[in-house]
Amino acid sequence: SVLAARSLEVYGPAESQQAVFGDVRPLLTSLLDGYNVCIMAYGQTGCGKSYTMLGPQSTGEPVPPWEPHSDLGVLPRAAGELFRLISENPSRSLKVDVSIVEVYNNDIFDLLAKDGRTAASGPKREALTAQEAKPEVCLLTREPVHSAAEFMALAAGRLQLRAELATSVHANSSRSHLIITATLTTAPARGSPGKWPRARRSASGGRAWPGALGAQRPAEQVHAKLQLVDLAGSECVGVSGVTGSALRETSFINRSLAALADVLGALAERRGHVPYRNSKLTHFLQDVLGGDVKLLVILCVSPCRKHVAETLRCLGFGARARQVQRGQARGGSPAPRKPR
Ligand SMILES: Nc1ncnc2c1ncn2[C@@H]1O[C@H](COP(=O)(O)OP(=O)(O)OP(=O)(O)O)[C@@H](O)[C@H]1O
Repeated sequence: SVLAARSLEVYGPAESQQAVFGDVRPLLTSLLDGYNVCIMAYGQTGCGKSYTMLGPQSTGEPVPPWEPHSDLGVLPRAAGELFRLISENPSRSLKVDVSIVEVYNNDIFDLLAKDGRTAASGPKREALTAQEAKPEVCLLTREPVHSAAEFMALAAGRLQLRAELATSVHANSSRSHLIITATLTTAPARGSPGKWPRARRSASGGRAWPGALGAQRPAEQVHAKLQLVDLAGSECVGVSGVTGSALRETSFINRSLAALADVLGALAERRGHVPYRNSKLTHFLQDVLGGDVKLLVILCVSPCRKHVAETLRCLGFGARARQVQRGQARGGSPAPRKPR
């Protein structure tokens, strides 16, 4: 079941990143309480999704999040809040593992498994749910991090691998969906049998665990997952002026966003069949969207009149996401975990 935020906040162009994070912060407390949390940014290309989620793409020294004018995005602030909350209660011994995945042209790429190569040249991954994960099929790298600084250093290095392109709407347009997952685990229960006793090393030196997002490391208990999703921008081909392989990318992006809207629509209407498998993006998100999750959707829209059609489409997506209510999701989803 998706426990969707029913409240609606609207932020103007002059609003600070700190104010936006004010809406996100309570979800970190929920995460520590054992809820899965998914925060996704959706909207037209060039409208500020990556800025909101990650912060500006500047090379200068970032202003720390506690400064009121800091322009750091949701990711570094969430990482800081996560480790602050963990440090408040050390007796729980929560550990944090991070995975970073890019969905590009309907293929899944593990950004932590690469050695400095660009998107689409690295190893592909299969989207497997917790129920169907098989050790021989999928290895998704999960790196342990012990502080917000470690989390950010890992992310900053790997996000440079993300596929980008200059379009006539946006000079650094992301051509992929980015999904950063922080998995919180608790120490193994005494005497619990390990199905996969030893972690394998990935190409980047990180640990590679069988299965996708939902696959649990053997003897450890997954407490909750935080998923930060920076979706590729929805795009009107006539406006962005893309052709050739970029046009192909755009078509994959628009199709996967339509599939995501369909999944939210099916969840909202509590349909018997939720079409997770219509795209790799939705299949990959199935474990979280199909389970107990607190979902926050950030819609980024343009104030320009010429983009009004995209803006309305974006608001339509948000309206659909808001209709997803607390309750049992049926059909094709894994057994929901009880929130603790
Ligand atoms: N609130 C803001 N304040 C200042 N600059 C912003 C803000 N939002 C976005 N920008 C700037 O606008 C540009 C486009 O933003 P961004 O890259 O976040 O768009 P996007 O929606 O992720 O685009 P795409 O989907 O094409 O990747 C960037 O240069 C970014 O720094």
